[in-house]
Amino acid sequence: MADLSIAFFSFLLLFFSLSLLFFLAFIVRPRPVKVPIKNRHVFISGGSSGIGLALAQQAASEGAKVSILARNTGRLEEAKESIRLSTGRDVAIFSADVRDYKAVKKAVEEAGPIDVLVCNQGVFVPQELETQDIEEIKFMIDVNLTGTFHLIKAALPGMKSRSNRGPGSIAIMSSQAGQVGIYGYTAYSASKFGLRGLAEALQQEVIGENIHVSLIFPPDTETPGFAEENKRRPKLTSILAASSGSMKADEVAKKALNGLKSGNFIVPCNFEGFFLSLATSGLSPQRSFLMAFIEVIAAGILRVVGLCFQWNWYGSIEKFLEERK
Ligand SMILES: NC(=O)C1=CN([C@@H]2O[C@H](COP(=O)(O)OP(=O)(O)OC[C@H]3O[C@@H](n4cnc5c(N)ncnc54)[C@H](OP(=O)(O)O)[C@@H]3O)[C@@H](O)[C@H]2O)C=CC1
Ligand SMILES: CCCCCCCCCCCCCCCC(=O)[C@@H](N)CO
Repeated sequence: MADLSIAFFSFLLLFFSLSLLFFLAFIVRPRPVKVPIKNRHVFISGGSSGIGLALAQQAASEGAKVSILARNTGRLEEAKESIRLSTGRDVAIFSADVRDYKAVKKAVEEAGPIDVLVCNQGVFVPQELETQDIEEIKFMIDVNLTGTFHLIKAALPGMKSRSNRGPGSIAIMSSQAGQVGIYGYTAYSASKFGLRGLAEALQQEVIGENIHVSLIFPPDTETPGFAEENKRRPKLTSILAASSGSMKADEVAKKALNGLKSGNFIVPCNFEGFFLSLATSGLSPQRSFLMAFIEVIAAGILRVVGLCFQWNWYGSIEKFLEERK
């Protein structure tokens, strides 16, 4: 009798899982896609340092025609030289501030039609909102969010008229602080959460042009920018951010490149990031029916895990405030 009901229960479970899998395979949109980069034009903003430089290096070594954009000409030249030394390939460099739409447009037009646009530039000056200057808040929103609007708007006409018509990609560098709000990151998190809204809406607008959007979510990453950030990061910000391990720029670049080549909308970078992405999948598009299946099955329990993280974080905040008294 017991054997029979176990068999019956297993059958039901299997039947339920398979039906769900088939259903999801049928409905997931947009459809899976591969975005090749060999011999294609990859344009990377913030490509002179950290994650962007590592991305430029890896894309060049995979045979892409790479352009990089940043403000400082000296660092652009240095990046060009280091990529030439490590890959034997030449990258085109463009000096512009992403906050200046005209300058961005000029650079993008000079660079020629883009197949893969990587909006990676970003600034991060963590501080509690109450004491942070309004100028610094605007600085983060302008560079991280408005700057990304400028890049995409400048690049879209050229991307639409691509002669070969292969799949194109717009990859946007967010942060795990763009999936969950973290102490000390009010402006930074807001700029990065903003990118998600931009990306979700944009994907619907450009799917008809065979352009595919990816959003990349790195944890703390060892870069020149991060070294600067660490000089002034509030202690609590560091404590909470340590919930996710830190990575090297090369590792993040590899994840980012693989993610955009696979056409994934959400691109986590480490183990914690994978679960964070599942827990915050929301109404984002999902091309993989297997990932969609995991999202559905894991949703309830991950909400519990997420609440445990909040419990732990609020505990740290309480303890910190207690000690400061
Ligand atoms: N490092 C980390 O811990 C994490 C980083 N990220 C994100 O990854 C991205 C890259 O970060 P990371 O490599 O650490 O940063 P870096 O500070 O090392 O490099 C930033 C790059 O962006 C360029 N840049 C900055 N401001 C502008 C601007 N106004 N116009 C044009 N280019 C600009 C810089 O060049 P120049 O100054 O010459 O203009 C540089 O090339 C950012 O979007 C960041 O938010 C996400 C999660 C973690
Ligand atoms: C349910 C499962 C949860 C899994 C764990 C969640 C861990 C969240 C940690 C968030 C860390 C944010 C780091 C931002 C780094 C960054 O962007 C700055 N260095 C500036 O560049």
